[in-house]
Amino acid sequence: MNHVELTVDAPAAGGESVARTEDGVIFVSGAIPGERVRVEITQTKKSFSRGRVVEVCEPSPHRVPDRRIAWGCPDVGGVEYAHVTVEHSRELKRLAAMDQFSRIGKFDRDLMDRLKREFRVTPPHHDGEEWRTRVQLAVTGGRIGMYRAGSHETVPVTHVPLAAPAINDLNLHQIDLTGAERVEIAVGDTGGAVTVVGREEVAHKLAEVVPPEWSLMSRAAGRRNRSAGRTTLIAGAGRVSHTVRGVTFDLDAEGFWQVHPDAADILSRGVVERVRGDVVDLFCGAGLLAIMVARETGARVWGVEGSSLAIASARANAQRAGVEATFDVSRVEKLGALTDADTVVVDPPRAGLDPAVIRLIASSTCKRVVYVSCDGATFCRDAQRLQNSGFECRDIQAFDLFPLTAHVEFIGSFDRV
Ligand SMILES: C[S@@+](CC[C@H](N)C(=O)[O-])C[C@H]1O[C@@H](n2cnc3c(N)ncnc32)[C@H](O)[C@@H]1O
Repeated sequence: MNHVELTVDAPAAGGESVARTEDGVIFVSGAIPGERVRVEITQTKKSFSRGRVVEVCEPSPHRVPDRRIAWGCPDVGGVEYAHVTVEHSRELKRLAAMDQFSRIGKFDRDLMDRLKREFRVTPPHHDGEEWRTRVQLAVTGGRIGMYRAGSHETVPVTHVPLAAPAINDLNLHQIDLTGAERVEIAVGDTGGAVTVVGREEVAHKLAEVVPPEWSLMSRAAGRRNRSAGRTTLIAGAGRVSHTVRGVTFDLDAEGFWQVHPDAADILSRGVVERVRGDVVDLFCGAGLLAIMVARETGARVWGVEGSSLAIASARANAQRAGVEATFDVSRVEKLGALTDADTVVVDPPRAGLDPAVIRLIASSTCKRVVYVSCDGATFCRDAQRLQNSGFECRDIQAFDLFPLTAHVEFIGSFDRV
């Protein structure tokens, strides 16, 4: 393998650092901008290369011992800032986001100047390394495992990095899971749920380790459509619940909920602060944003979501919260038109908004869009499309709801001009 010594210049989205050398651009993993490092080149493409640090020659003052070593899983991916102080990881995420705003978002100078002064990646209320309430673990050689960094190869783990303590307390690494493809875990405010994807008899082996107030479920491998009703309940009701500012959300344990324990509170506050008048909530899941908006602003709300299980939960959650809200099942991009509203809230999956959704918003009566996003690149792409469709970006805030990983959660508001 080819090795080079270089100084890394700037953070890139995805947790790598960029080094500009005579031989072109190299994206380096495991480095911190400003450091002099020796890098093993792992991939060479036409316009750039990729590499990983094999030796740190001049370390950054922000470097800490790689946390994955203490966790016993030095190779796993998904903890891109394992070697950086958490404070500095937020500064690197801020710089990487600013780069995306100007390169992909193409925001005008005034907004970029304002973002340069104001934009921060804000910590959650309860900071720490044990925040992940939802995990999907691969099974490799009969043992729970995770992807090796930069690869699709799985490696067994005895500790699930960044997971909530209740997940590691299950000690799943001690169980032979031969016959399962993966294990999915969701932790609620009280209790949680474990789903074994694979042969049902493997799930029964977990009956002794899963606490009595938790649910245990089995789903055949290969059946990816979760709303097809193929999950077998072995114990419990298959539900988890989360309480946000006094409102309890009860949902199907396999359905979507925010991963960081503070995320539902932080994001719903951010949305409540930004909406004006009546609201359409697209990609509404179990109703978090729509219900908190209806309850705290008195707005009329209409939520749309592709999963019928999530919509059933949203309707029941709204009724329990005592708010009036309409919820419909539909793929958002298939809607013919949006109901009249002043604000459209969107919280799409990582892939962002289909161009048909941007057209739908542009042809609606809404004056404001509040965009919640867990992916900076698609957020910036869609911000540019919204700008081209008559909207102007007013503000962007980011929250470190995936600490020590390369991910950031954004909320932006856009007004029709
Ligand atoms: C990021 S989650 C947001 C959920 C909700 N806002 C919350 O905070 O709990 C995205 C949601 O979009 C739904 N979804 C994904 N693609 C969709 C589509 N094309 N049309 C409608 N809903 C979709 C998923 O089922 C998921 O519930």
